[in-house]
Amino acid sequence: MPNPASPPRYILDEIVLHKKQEIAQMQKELPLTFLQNQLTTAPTVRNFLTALQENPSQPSLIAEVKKASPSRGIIREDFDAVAIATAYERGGAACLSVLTDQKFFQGSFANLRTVRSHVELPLLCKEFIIDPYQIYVARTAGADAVLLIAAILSDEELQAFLHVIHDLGMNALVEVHTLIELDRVLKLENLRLVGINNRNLENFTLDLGTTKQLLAQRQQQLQSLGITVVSESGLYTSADLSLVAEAGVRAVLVGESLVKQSDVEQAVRSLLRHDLL
Ligand SMILES: O=P(O)(O)OC[C@@H](O)[C@@H](O)c1c[nH]c2ccccc12
Repeated sequence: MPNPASPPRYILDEIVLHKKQEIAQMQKELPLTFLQNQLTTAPTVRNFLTALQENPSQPSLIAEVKKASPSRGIIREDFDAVAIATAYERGGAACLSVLTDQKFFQGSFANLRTVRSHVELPLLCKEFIIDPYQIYVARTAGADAVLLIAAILSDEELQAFLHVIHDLGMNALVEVHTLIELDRVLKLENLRLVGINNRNLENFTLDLGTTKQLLAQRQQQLQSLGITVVSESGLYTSADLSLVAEAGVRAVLVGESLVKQSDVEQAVRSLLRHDLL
């Protein structure tokens, strides 16, 4: 029996449905051939993956520029994408993630562009990618990496989109939430970076145990394939970071707990415990 309190896939389906209309509209305004012509003048690609591997002594931080979410509503009223991004950079983040979905997260490609022109760190485009067209939009706006969510893509789409991302010189962060999804993505060719989302995108429940459980079952395989693992969502304290680092992740993706603090730079330092050094 479906649980009426958490209708399965409801939000994800709604996001994907809306995304299709959005893409159709964007393609009218900015045809793919136009974007392809712009590639030569797009900002140079920075290496997202190597930035995550630089400091082996602690998990690297991907700090997320996030104004709102369907589960939390508005996270920060006086939201200034550039102020937050530059504070993340000063605080010691390795990379940034910029939400570009407008309707559900109040993000934008304009934010991605302006963040690109104000920080040096590699940038992840945090989007619900369902069409390769969006990958070109991300690259021309200055993305260095793109998120692919296994829950909304077929195996064939994942493989094809991964190729497009790599052909454009970027990295793909392939996100999973279940062992079934992890096993699907482990079959992909050229997989380098996997994200384990602690949040269930269908009903928004959070469980840090997700990272632990999936790694306990597939750590060896991930390691032998040389795949870098990122734990995503619901991480608030340096104790949370230690927990997922012990489980075997190389990096963490954190949004809400940093964005909502009045001193974002200090929040990054204390999350990374740089304030104690
Ligand atoms: O704000 P949090 O709980 O620290 O989470 C950040 C990030 O993991 C989350 O925004 C996220 C992870 N995967 C996603 C996919 C789509 C939209 C958002 C997300």
